[in-house]
Amino acid sequence: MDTALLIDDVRLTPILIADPPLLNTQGVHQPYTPRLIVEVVTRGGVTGIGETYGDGTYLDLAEPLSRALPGRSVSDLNGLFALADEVCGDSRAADERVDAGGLRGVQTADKLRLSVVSGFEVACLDALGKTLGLPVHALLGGKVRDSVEYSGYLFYRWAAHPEGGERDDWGAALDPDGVVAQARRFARDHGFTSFKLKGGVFEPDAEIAAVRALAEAFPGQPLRLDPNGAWSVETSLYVADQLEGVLEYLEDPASGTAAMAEVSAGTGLPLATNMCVTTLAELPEAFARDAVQVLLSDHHYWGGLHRTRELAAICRTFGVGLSMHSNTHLGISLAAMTHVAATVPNLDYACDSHYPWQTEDVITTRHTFRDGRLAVSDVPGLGVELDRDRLAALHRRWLDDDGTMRARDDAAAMRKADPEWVTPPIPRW
Ligand SMILES: O=C([O-])C(=O)C[C@H](O)[C@@H](O)C(=O)[O-]
Ligand SMILES: [Mg+2]
Repeated sequence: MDTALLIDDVRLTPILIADPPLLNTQGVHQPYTPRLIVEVVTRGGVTGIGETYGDGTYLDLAEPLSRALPGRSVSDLNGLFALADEVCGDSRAADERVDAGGLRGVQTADKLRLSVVSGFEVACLDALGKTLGLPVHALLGGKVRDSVEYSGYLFYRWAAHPEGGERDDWGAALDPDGVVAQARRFARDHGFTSFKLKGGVFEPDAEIAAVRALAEAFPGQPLRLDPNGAWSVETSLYVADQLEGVLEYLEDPASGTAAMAEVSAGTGLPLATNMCVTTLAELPEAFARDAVQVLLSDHHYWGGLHRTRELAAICRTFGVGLSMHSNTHLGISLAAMTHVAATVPNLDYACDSHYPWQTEDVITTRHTFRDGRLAVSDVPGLGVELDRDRLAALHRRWLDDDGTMRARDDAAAMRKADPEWVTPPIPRW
């Protein structure tokens, strides 16, 4: 055992990062959203960094894991999962219910724990790579491509938050013209050639019109629509019929595997999910019922980079397509996403990323998309460095918050504009 690889210290830093007023079926993004930055410090003096969700329910699990980790090796990633099973225990959000964000499907203690462990796994891989002088992709078996394609993630949005928050110059996007203008700016600034529209915000015909406007503005380019399960089976089939041949896939039109299977049986349009299948236990039923043709990986959901590769192998075996989901995240996670995506031969679609919406970061040099792609870093570890001043400033914001922003709640944020707003029942249309 190389003692240089032993973990001496683990630091957890919860932060609040600015988020624009992006709309989804639950409500609107808060002005600030929590993230957790994980640092593992080895006996050899190397610090590895990772990032995951920062809501209190995740912090509750991250804390015991951080206390149990010192003395273990950053190379003992299988042991990390066993340790998490042992020390994390049940969280207060362990019951089966839709989470506060409501966009992730059924929430379980297992899923929460995997999301927490993902941040630690990435930090360990970063430290291991830095110690060995190898990029993270090499620790995953090596890259099969030199750059990874991302799609432009379009949102209906307001020009500004009703209360507080940082201002930006995007303006509102609440109709097809606004959505197309947003896509043009994404294409100009980042070179994206494929686009996903977050739907479930307006009634389905309005969103069909927005997708058609995109198809006209970007002929032949891949498009996706994702209402986060807001539609009934009947509405989903109507939209699928309207957009067959226009979309490359329709993401979570209806909620739950049974409803998705019904939709799937009635359309030739591929269905994708990051809601009804986000854990291995949910795979058999979904595959047996042919409920989804594309699975969205997300290393935060599936428990890290190695588990993402395991998911990819299962998808390959069953002939199911693989794409990548994203939530609000910073540059550490984007680096991790890019490393794992570079190693997966069957990553068949451009990956989602919220990153272009994030104006704040905790790394010293922001990632730059060129022609809609990120170059895969070959420097040891993840290839990103922590900006400690920025980390301290964003942590200070978290400390100063009275608690309202520390757990993401899109419905509560919506009530700032519409006091009567309640989370819409599913199906909404
Ligand atoms: O289904 C998805 O792709 C997401 O839920 C991604 C994000 O969470 C997005 O919907 C959001 O943040 O509003
Ligand atoms: Mg989705």
